[in-house]
Amino acid sequence: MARRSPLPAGSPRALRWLAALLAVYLLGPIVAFAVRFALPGDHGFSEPGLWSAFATSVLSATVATAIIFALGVPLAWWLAASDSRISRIAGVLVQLPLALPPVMSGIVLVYVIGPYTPLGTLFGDGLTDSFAGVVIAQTFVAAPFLVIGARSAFRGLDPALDAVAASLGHRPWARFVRVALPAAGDGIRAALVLTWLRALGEYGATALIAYHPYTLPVFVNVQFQGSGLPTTQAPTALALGVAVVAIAIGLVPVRRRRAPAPLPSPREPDPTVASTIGFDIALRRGAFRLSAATGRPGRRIAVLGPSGAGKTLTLRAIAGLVDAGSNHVDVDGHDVSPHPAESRSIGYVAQGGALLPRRTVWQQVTFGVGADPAAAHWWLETLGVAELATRLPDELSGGQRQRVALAQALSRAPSVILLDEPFSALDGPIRDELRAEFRRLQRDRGLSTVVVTHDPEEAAYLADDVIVLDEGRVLQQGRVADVYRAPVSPRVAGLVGIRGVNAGSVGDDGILRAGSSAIVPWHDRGVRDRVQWAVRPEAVRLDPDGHIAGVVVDVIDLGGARVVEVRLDGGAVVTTKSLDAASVSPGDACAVSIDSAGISVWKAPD
Ligand SMILES: Nc1ncnc2c1ncn2[C@@H]1O[C@H](COP(=O)(O)OP(=O)(O)OP(=O)(O)O)[C@@H](O)[C@H]1O
Repeated sequence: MARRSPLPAGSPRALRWLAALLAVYLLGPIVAFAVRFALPGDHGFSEPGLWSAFATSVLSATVATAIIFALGVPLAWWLAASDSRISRIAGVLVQLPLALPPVMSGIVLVYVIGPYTPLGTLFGDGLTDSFAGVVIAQTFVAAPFLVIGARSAFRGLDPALDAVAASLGHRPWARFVRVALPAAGDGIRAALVLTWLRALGEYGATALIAYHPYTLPVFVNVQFQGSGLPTTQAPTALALGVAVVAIAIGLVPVRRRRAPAPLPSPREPDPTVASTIGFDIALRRGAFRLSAATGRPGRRIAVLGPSGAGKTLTLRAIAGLVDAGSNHVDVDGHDVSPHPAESRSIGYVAQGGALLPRRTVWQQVTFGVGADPAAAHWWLETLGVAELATRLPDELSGGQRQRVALAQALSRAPSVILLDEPFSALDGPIRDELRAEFRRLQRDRGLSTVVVTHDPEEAAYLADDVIVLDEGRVLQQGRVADVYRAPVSPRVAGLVGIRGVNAGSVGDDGILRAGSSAIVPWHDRGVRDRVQWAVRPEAVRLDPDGHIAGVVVDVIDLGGARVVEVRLDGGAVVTTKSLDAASVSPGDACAVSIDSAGISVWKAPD
């Protein structure tokens, strides 16, 4: 399959010329050498010491690369994962050997392993002028290539992968080996090739601390000084050949698909009795403070709020994926807070359905610790994705990914499942279909869920209780119907989907007025004087006998229903949505009636 470039096809002509110039500059000398090498003559292949220098270089570079891999990958992981001051300083320091001319790297190494140093004496001066010295020099000079490359590869990983793997029961070491390493594999492999080549070509530091045994670069220098250019052709050709092979090995694509294993017969898992979940979270992230709690434990909870409200942080804290702050989580009356994410039995479906790269759908759904393969197959079938079992994540649509992520979490039969904006990336019809399917699963399978969303309709669809969150604080919580019916503030009203807050007043006669319009009687609700109010579209009706006069501002025809925006006498704007809205046009005079049951009134801010 042809690789698609993220860049536009047509690039400016000047860029192409500049690119060509550098390419010619880089390739020119190699071509010139190849032409000279192709001519007949003595290239120096029979020079004594050539093959032993070649063997020393290949072997020492391989040993150095193995050492760098074993120590450098954990270092790169730490540098990528930690945000501490120490790790930032360390991140700069490990690059120093790159900046230092190699011969000076040799000089600083002499102070550690040279004769008369404690280490040098301990090893009987065997760390210089020896194979060990060659490896030490190469390791020092080449290590930054691996550390910097691997650190970038780790930093590029989706943090949700680690979170999902933890919620699937994998401990930190298993997550590092089974998730982070393979996911960063391409970047690490490329960095390893560079590292090996850098070690192979190392001259300055080696010449200073380990002139013997000869490596290929030292041998070339000796040949050049002793017998001139011609006999340096053989070692140069060897080094070039090896470099080409190493780069080619680095480019060979890793086999991405495993042969599909025969799937076990699907077996329906026993339906569970929905667990209850309650939480009380308080934490800080930079300048952001989060405080979110359930009033009482529930079985189907929605956390509703705008972008940046702290919804994802809340979910991650419930799952045990956030280590700071106080975090009390209670499942079925048991406090699970002391347990790490991997032993909380809380499933986590990340935003966008984070799936493990390079693993087939079947490998995804059986990845959880203790996942039941027969149940996994049943979930794949139930969610309509069983025929995709051999596909890889990048061969799935958004809806399919979401279903697979759900099947992955469900195959472990967790007590509670947390879903972060589960359907937000999907378009209308698929979102509606999946939402309906998920609601059916909640009902039929007794699933306990905490769903994060910014869509009030979705919250109502998938939850009995809602927590309305904004800027890290709970604005209101309770039964969905209660919160939606009586939002405690205009802000909550906006978040639960009630649009258009108007200014008004409630006089001693108990009538809610907006300018010159008397809206509805508002006797006994405890609000007086200056107020703010809003009304749900369902409670507003275009009604020739209505007592509130206004002018049509806008008409939106939705095919079936029509949304009509009306400016009432006195300036308040209300919206009506109904199937039978009379045929009206913007600018028409009209009359409306309003059902007080659909009105919310709040004291105006001072
Ligand atoms: N590691 C962090 N350091 C500093 N601030 C953070 C960190 N993680 C999150 N935040 C901040 O915490 C706030 C809440 O983030 P969170 O991801 O929970 O929002 P959200 O409600 O899920 O938003 P969205 O709907 O856009 O996903 C944001 O203002 C974010 O910038």
